[in-house]
Amino acid sequence: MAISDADMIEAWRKVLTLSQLKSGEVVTVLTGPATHPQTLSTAMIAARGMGAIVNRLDLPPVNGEASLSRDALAFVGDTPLTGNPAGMAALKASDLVLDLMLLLFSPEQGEILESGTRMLLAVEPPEVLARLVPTMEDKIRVKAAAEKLKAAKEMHVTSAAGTDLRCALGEYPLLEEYGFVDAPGRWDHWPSGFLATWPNEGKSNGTIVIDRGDILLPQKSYVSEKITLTVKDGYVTKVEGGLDAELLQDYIDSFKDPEAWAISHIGWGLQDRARWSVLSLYDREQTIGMDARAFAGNFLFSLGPNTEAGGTRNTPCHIDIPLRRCTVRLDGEMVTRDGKVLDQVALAAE
Ligand SMILES: O=c1ccc(O)c[nH]1
Repeated sequence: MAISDADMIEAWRKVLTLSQLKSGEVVTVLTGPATHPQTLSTAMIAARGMGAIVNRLDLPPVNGEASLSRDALAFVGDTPLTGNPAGMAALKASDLVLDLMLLLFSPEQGEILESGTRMLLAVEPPEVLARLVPTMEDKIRVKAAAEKLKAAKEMHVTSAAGTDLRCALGEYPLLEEYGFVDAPGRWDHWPSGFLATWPNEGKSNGTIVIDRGDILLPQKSYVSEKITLTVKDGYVTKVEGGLDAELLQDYIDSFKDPEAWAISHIGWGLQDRARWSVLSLYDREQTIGMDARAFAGNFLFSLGPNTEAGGTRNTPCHIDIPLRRCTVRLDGEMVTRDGKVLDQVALAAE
């Protein structure tokens, strides 16, 4: 269902307020050809209405001839800012960048954040943004779970379907996504509500079963028959299954890049307002599938780059795979059981 400009402006005002936007700060809205016009116009009205100095940096797209998908998350790394000092200068000189284009997993994003600029990614359709406006409770829930993940040395993921994966932890930072950017140099994604980290290099081993109903992104598909991944020393070494498995294998093989098979971020969904079934209601090119990445209780793992975490594995191929009905243990302690979050906030409040 469409959302009114008035309601979208109010949604932006809430998110910009949570992001500590102050009058006189410089906001640059980063756009491309896929930017939704209502998201753009309401962002600029809301920021201006809060007294910000508002710029827009509109950049032509790149990699259209290289990517097999039009999903902005399907082909990452190089962006229109690669080798673009003028664009970089504008964004590094801004207090807040509203990324309506998608810079995720690019070295340029890291460079802009290091300058102290805050960056908020927002590329989902306006009605999805409005439905999943972040709240302080989202932050509290993610931060409570982060306390556990920060201290953990091992993540062990199991499921009745046959997943049994062990990942050593500690080399990489956490990815805390709660939907607003309330500190200098912070990146976040609206909408979100999940927690992740990256396994230590070469230290993921076991089996991952992508069961019927689990989701492949950017394929935007609900798997209809099991895919079994064998994971050895941080890489997927074998893919077994039926048509879904063949499609996944063919897609990743198209990158001709061994790093595309590496385990990337691993974590779990904490957003009670996101739902597993939403992806089935959208045309696949109308959404990047954030309900699927954030629904509470999923085990979200991914394949491909770890530049986001300061790693050196830079591959354009990025696959996000949220699984249902998994049990995630940190050093033996459950944080989800059979796809349900054990409430960290309640535990933390004890
Ligand atoms: O918000 C995001 C989106 C995709 C991803 O792989 C990580 N975080």
